[in-house]
Parts: sequence; structure tokens; C-alpha cells
Amino acid sequence: MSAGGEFESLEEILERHVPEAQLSEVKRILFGKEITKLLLPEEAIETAKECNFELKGYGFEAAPEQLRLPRKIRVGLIQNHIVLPTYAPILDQINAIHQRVGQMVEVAAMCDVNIICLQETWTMPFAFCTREKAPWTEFAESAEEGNTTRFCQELAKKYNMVIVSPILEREKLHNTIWNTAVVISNSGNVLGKTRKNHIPRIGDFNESTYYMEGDTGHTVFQTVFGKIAVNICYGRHHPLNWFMYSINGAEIIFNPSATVGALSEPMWPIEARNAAIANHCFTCAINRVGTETFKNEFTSGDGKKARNDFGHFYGSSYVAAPDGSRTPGLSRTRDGLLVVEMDLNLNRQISDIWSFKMTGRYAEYAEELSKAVQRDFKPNIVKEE
Ligand SMILES: NC(=O)NCCC(=O)O
Repeated sequence: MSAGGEFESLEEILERHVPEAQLSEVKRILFGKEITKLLLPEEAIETAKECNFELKGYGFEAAPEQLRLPRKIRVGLIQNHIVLPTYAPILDQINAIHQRVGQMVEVAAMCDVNIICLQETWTMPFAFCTREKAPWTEFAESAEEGNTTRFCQELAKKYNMVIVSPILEREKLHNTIWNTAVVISNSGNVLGKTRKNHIPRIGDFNESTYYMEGDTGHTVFQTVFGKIAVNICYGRHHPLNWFMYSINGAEIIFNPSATVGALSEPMWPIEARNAAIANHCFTCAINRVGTETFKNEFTSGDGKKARNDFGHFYGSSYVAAPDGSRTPGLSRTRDGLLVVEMDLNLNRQISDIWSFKMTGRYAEYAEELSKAVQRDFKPNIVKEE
């Protein structure tokens, strides 16, 4: 248990309490085919220890093929607390998180990570619960020219790493605010950006007060390490959102998130994993960690007393493979870096076995859906007269 009374991870509890003789069967049924542990460099392990964050590494194997070489790459997922209190000067808060995450990216580089993804709106507290505009909208930056993008461009160039940087974006024209992931190529150039498609209207996730549904569709980014897409947080509850990234060719879909235990924890291990299975691709679910408190109380519109915190962000970031196997999650309470090696050949291998894409009746769904969105739509139900 952590000081805040939160337990570390589900896997740890299973390891501790399920009898040795049954543990591997329990894990097979719960988590899929056993995956390998990655041997990470001593320097990385030591640095993570010194900097007080968890470092875990796993590998998904694919079968050797005769006509294709393996396509092994490494992804890194970072989950982190905010560093300074939410009432500290904004620039200090941003700089402190940059410094912290910079350390973690450096360790990722020691572990030969090729593509790294940070958590949703990683430079700021998840302040949207407050419904206050000031000072939180001041955290919004240009996706192309903001300090955070410049910071990530330096890291990307230095470490030859693709960086997915989810920020609060301020678009100069019209001062529009968006929830955006900036994709920075390993060359250091901004490859593009993708905006959050689905904006939650649930519990304290009052995000519709701040920004609108994204207008960038389901963009896939061709990087030298593979084709990637970003399905931001609440989009993970929408199977068609994952599906459209996959239709556009995504081999890995990242899901940078911010979500709390009371709301979504039972859904967390299922949704990204199911998307990996259904779409024959890898998915990477990243959640922030910690409890963030705010100076002014806010109500949650549920008849309960006003309060100052959002609840506990439970971390538990993980990667799922198209065969349904998954890594253990990172801690529910600590900052962490998850390093995962994957052979992208696994996507086609699993597709050839299960053929969900091949057997999907997309033309039929498209035709029926296009009727269902019309005002005069009548559901196709047969009744006894
Ligand atoms: N950040 C965000 O969209 N959270 C919504 C809640 C959830 O999807 O669990």
C-alpha cells in the first residue's frame, strides 16, 4: 500500500496470493500468452532508481517468416505525477514537468526506445474538473511552435526517437483550444498532430467547457519505425474510433489518458486490449498517476459536498498485442517507464489466423450506418403482429 492507501498493482496481489501451482494458468487466462521480460541496461535501472521511478521491460515475440525480416521496435510509455502544486506559477509547473519527463526520456533512450508516448496533457494538472478558465487555459501552447514542442524536438533529435506529445493546444487563428497529440519525428521535425475526437461529459471530466471535438479525423503517421496513431483518452470507449485508425493502416495505436479509479478502472484493462485484438494491431494505454488538488473547491454536480481533488489517477499503463496478450501494468501509484519490444510482423500473422479484417462486413455496416444516421431512420426490428 502507498502512503495514500492505494495498492500498487493487481498483478502484484495475484503474485503474492495465488498458489504457485495455479499462478501461470491464472495469468494465461487473465493476461494471455506469456511474454518475455526484457533485459534492460544496468545504467538505466540505476538511473530509474536514483530518480525514483519504476522501470519495467517486456517483449512480444512473432514467429520467424521466410519472406519478411522481423520488424522489431521498442516503444516507451511514460506515466507521471505533476511535480509542483497546482497553485505554483504556471511556467514553473511546466518547466518542472519538462525536467522530470526529460529524465525519463533519457532512461528510455538508454533502453533503445524508438517511439515514446507521454500521458494526456502531460505538461499540466488535469484541471478541467474545476470548470475555471483561468489560469488553466494559459497552459495551452502552439502545437507547432510552443515551448513544449521545441523541448520534445530537441529530445527527439538527440535520441533518434519519435515522440508523441499530448498537450493542450492553442491554435493562433481564432484562439481555439484543442486537446492535441503532437507527433514529432526522430528527425526532430513535427510530423503532424491529431486532436481528441471524443470529449467526455461524465463526472468531473468537464472538458467540453474548454475545447471542442477534434477536426483531424483518424490520421495515421508513417514513421521510420512503423505506422502509428493516437486515440486520445475518452476515444478508447468508442470501438469505431480505434477501428478507423486501423482502417487507415495504424500498426500501433497509442491511448494517452487521464482517468480516475472510481470511474473507469474496471474498464481500463479491457478496452485497449480488446482494440488490439479486434484490429490486429498493438495498443498502448497510458494513464497519469497521483491525486491532484486544487485551491478552489468545485462541485461534481452529484449532490455531494464540494471538494478540492479529482480522485486518484491510477496509472497502470500497459501494452496489448493483437494476439490478446498484454504486459503487466505499471504501478497504480508511482511514476513509471514501460519499455516494450514488439515485432510488428505479429499484426499480419494474427490477421492471417483470425481474419477479423477480412471477414468484417464493412460495406454492409457502412450502408446500414448511413441509413441509421438519417432523421427518418426506422430500426430494423421484426415484431409479432
Ligand atoms: N481524459 C478523459 O477523457 N477522461 C474521461 C474519463 C475516461 O475516459 O475514463
